[in-house]
Amino acid sequence: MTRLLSASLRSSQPACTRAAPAYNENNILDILPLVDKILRIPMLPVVVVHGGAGYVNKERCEASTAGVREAVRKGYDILKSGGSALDAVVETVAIMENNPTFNAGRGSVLNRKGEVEMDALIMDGRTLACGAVSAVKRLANPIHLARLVMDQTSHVCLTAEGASKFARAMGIPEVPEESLITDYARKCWEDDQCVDPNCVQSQMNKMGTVGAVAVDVQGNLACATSTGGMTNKMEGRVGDTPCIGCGGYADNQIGAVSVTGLGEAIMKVTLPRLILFYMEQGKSPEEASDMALAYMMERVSGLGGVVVVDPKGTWAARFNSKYMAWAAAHQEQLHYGFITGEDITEPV
Ligand SMILES: NC(=O)C[C@H](N)C(=O)O
Repeated sequence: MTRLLSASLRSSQPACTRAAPAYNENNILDILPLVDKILRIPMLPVVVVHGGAGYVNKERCEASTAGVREAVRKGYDILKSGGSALDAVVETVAIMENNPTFNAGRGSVLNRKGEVEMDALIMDGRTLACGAVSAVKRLANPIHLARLVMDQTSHVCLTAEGASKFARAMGIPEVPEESLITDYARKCWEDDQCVDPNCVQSQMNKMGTVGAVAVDVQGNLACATSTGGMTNKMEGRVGDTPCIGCGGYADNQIGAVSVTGLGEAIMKVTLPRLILFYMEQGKSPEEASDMALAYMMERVSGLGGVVVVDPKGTWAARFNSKYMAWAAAHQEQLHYGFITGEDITEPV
């Protein structure tokens, strides 16, 4: 990031120098908005996505990495053509919900009864409007329902049967339960004997929550997160994802965050809000994420991962789990990674 910023500062200098008339205080004031424009515009828009923190085998690693890259490209296209951060995060998350590799929408993990119950959240950093759904069944895209809760009701979260009734009223079709269940999710459910929620085998069965954060060209921020939760969760269990400040948070004045990992640990430390608190204290998205993840590990032994962006477009994708598929698009570059420290770059 720093390298890119200084590159953009360097490349913008000749244009400034050419445009600048002889030095005097008034002229400097005249060109300040121009300098501001030149320095800031290249940083926006930005979109960063994750495909869940945890542990998966090699084939799923490749599929997850391909999935986050496909999703982030779509989000970047929306933003580049002037679309809002809200539209970008909803569509990137919907793409990952439709991808059976991830634990969201089709591909969701199964609860103790062998059923799919999904949670989703969206938040608008401009107005702090938010919408969420929890324990919803038979929906292809819970994130679309979360958006409708935000846009069409005076509430923040609808759950279970009430959420389904609202979906029907909004004309969202139900899909057969079986269409959401993959062979992989069923096998993980059958195999899930592990008692320690942080052990590698347990992580392996529970990876794949999806999320996105974005800043659009207007400088508006948004976040979205969607999940099937944790394999073998109790019926009616609500995790971090649909809880504002736990599954994500967006505030134009500070930043936007979407998280993944052990929901019960994330909720105890309100991970996204903790990250934004550190950013308010002057930490960068990367520093704030690392501090908050370390705190979650120290206090409640929690593993997880986050994607974060600030209003200037500085972004981070950080995790303390073994793996997290993530991708970011900004300044026509696509970054992605899966293991700690990995940052592969290609043109968008
Ligand atoms: N894999 C995940 O991110 C699970 C999600 N945070 C939950 O606990 O429901």
